[in-house]
Amino acid sequence: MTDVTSRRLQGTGIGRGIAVGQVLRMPDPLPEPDDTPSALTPDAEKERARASLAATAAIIRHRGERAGGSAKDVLEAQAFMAEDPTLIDDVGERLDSGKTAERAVFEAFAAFRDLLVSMGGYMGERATDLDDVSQRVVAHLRGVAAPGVPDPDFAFVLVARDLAPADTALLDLEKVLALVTSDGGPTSHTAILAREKSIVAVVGVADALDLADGTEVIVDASTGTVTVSPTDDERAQALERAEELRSARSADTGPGRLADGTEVPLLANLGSADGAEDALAKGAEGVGLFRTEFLFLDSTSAPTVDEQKAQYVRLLQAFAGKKVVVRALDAGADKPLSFLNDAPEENPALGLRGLRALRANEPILRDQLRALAAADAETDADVWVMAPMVSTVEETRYFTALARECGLKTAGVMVEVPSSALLADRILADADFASIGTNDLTQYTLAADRLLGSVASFQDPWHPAVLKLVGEVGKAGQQLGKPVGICGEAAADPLLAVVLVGLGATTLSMSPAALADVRAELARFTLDDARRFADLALSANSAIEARAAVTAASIS
Ligand SMILES: C=C(OP(=O)(O)O)C(=O)O
Ligand SMILES: [Mg+2]
Repeated sequence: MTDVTSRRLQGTGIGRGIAVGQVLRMPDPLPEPDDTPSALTPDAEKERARASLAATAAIIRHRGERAGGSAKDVLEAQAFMAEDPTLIDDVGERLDSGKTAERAVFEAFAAFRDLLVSMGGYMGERATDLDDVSQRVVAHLRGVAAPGVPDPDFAFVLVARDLAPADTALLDLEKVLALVTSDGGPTSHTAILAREKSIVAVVGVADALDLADGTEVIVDASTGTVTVSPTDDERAQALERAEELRSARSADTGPGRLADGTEVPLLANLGSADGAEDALAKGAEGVGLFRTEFLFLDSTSAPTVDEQKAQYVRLLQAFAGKKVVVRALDAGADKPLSFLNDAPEENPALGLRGLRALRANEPILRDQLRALAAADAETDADVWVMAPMVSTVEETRYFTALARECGLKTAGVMVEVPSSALLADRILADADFASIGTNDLTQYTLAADRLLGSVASFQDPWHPAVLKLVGEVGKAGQQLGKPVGICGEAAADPLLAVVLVGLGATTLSMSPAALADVRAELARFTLDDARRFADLALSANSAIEARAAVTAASIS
């Protein structure tokens, strides 16, 4: 039996899914252990350290056995770290000098970590694993929950402040029924990865961290609500809706087109070739945004040409005969790549990111373009390449010339900064195509950090100012006969997708999970309808008014 009344928390839903389950909170990272002398003898501390290192190795190994596949190898390697004799000796020496086990483990792992980082390459990339093991041993010593995504034996709703991209990428989708975060807006990378992996998610829920472990919740992305301690009726309805959604999704997978037959190819946003099969099964007609930086988020040194080529070949082979738009590495702000931009910046979203960071490291950009051209030469997909965060005509010329020099035929730019949208006619005179990144375009138009929960309400691509800029690019594309795609999350909002077509978008790219809903919505309206909706949205005063006006028109 459950309560007769439930409580609702409001956030921003990602997609339209719904899930029911019990909450598990992601523990916060542990603070650095104090360096105060131990009250125990070194031998007693050695025994504590030995027991926690052994227990941590056993827990990690057990997780690996349960996970199987490539995760098993990764976790086995982590278990070995907790058993490494050199490390254990180092811990022992620090204990002999009177430190606590917590501090000695922390220091010994940190010293080993620094050594690995200085070695660079593959070894350097293991530094994060070492940090994880260190935190787990210290947590065991303190008798508190280990940091990172919890890994219980049952399915749960993960509640966190926010997730690092690597945490989201490694989520076990069998276990994580839904994701609720207190921070992050609808276009944060947590949201994007949640969409990509079809995880039911509600982000920016202010009180999320007050939810206690074990509380039952309904997470409804279509309304952006988290219902705490649902009634029996609420639970039954939610489970029924979840079932309906599952069956609707497996229905139509044909090409995207409006009711009058106007073709609007529906493409996939992908972060690795692993998602290719699923995207094709969901009817993706190609790839509209391949986020190459997602392949190398954990790398401490730039990937080699061969390493990159192998990844690109995998993707291009999967999409033989289809269009694949590959974005050059987009580093900075929400996607730090230490090998491209390591400098601390006061305002990273306005700093050396996107094409700016690539240009400051031109050899890395050249390697990437060469790797892509080599992969293109060996495969049969129609490869397009584009630069992220382009803000001037001069940058457009720089990138398209370099891409062509490296052997790529079709080179374009992302329009994510208002300056590029306003000068779209000049940008498109040089670029073969434009792809509008509505996530960043919204962030920069409304001056609202896309990662900040407190300004998430500004981060709404329905805002008429954002749509006006999209319309500028659409007009320039039509005049010059150049394609204009949309690859931000706006394309995954079914009704907004219709508006974007009305504003001149020729293709829409989104996480594969959103394809079915967008395809169904496009089929309900003609191009004239779409243009009428676009006019309605443009003449509104706010995002809320624009959405309401178009919603009303779409059901009348
Ligand atoms: C597609 C976009 O790029 P990303 O979300 O990867 O910054 C965008 O900004 O809309
Ligand atoms: Mg962007």
